[in-house]
Amino acid sequence: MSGTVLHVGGASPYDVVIGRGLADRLPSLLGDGVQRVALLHAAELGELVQSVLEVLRPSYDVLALGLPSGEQAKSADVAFQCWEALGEAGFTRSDAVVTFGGGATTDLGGFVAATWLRGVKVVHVPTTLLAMVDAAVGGKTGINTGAGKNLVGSFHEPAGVLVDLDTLLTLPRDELVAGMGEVVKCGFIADPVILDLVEKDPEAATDPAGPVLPELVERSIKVKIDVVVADLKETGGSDGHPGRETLNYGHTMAHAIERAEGYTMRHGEAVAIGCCYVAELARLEGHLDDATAARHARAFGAVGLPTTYDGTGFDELLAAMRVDKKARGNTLRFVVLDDIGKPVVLAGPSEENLRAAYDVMTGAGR
Ligand SMILES: NC(=O)c1ccc[n+]([C@@H]2O[C@H](COP(=O)([O-])OP(=O)(O)OC[C@H]3O[C@@H](n4cnc5c(N)ncnc54)[C@H](O)[C@@H]3O)[C@@H](O)[C@H]2O)c1
Ligand SMILES: O=C(O)C(=O)C[C@@H](O)[C@H](O)[C@H](O)COP(=O)(O)O
Ligand SMILES: [Zn+2]
Repeated sequence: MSGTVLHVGGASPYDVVIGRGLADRLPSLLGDGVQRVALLHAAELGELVQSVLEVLRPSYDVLALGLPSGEQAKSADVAFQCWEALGEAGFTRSDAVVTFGGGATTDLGGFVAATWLRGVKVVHVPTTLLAMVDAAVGGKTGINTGAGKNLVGSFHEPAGVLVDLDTLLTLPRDELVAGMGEVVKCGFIADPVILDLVEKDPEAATDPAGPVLPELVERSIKVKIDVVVADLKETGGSDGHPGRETLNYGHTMAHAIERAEGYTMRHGEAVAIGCCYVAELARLEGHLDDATAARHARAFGAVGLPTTYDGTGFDELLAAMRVDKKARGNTLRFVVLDDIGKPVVLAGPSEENLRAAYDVMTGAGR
């Protein structure tokens, strides 16, 4: 059988299958007993979706639902429309959802699967780099509310994940680069080989037809699997390790920026900026050495990701960071690094340092 299989252990184990031209593997990931499949796909992927429909239609009654583009899919309205469609089609607990698209599609589709009849089977088929290395694995699902990003959601693990690297061949370059935001994040939190590969040859690292990107995808998924297996529901690690919150590295500021930008900035771009921000904060708070903090802008910048941002005032971003899920009451909590691969929680940093790191982020501070 073609493809690499990474196993995700735990109470609801599943496989992540990685390779090229894998659509025909979908039925085996769906497993036995499924009669109806709701295919929730990014509407704009009309042609790519055909290959999945061709595999599904001979074996299942398929309800194909096209979702709005990108972040617009992650709303209560869209979830409601999906629930209504499942109801009309008589979806039962033995039926299943398949998602096909980027992280916005897998987040919304995962949420619909988690909530329909209090939870039905879902298989994710991620078609962006970001969704392959991050959103489709680990069971976090979510939609946005007026107050912020991913504030409503659940943990609902997929029955399988199908990473068909061929789908990256049609992905616009900016979207591929955005996905590198989460890849480089994985380098800093756990796997320095990722950083070496990206810095050595950024062109090769972002070539969807070459051999380096598949290695980066596999390494990043392994980082994610290791973290979620140890702490699926983000209750915390042992011995002071942040547990699943580690994967939130850079996200406190990233989500604040995304909200301030009305979700028009790509998530992976915001993550790159957010990681540079929190590296500077960690340096100011005495956690991270100068060289490793400076390496952040080099590594993210190497593949063309933004590393600075001056579009929103400090007070607005600080207010948005206060509704981050890692916050506890009035105390802001960040994941910072003591070194590459050594994440710790920083609780209640001084406002002086929060602001000084903001000044560096805007380009005004150094
Ligand atoms: N649940 C998690 O653990 C998790 C992890 C990381 C990110 N996320 C979420 O993922 C979302 C970002 O995901 P994203 O970066 O994939 O963005 P996205 O889902 O918005 O997709 C980006 C764009 O690419 C298009 N597209 C997708 N695949 C394509 C292909 N193969 N060819 C051509 N176009 C294609 C989409 O239709 C969309 O317009 C955010 O909402 C973020 O919060 C969730
Ligand atoms: O899987 C996780 O856990 C992550 O934190 C991965 C992040 O890259 C992802 O963006 C996630 O959706 C953010 O989580 P949130 O809990 O802050 O919404
Ligand atoms: Zn993310």
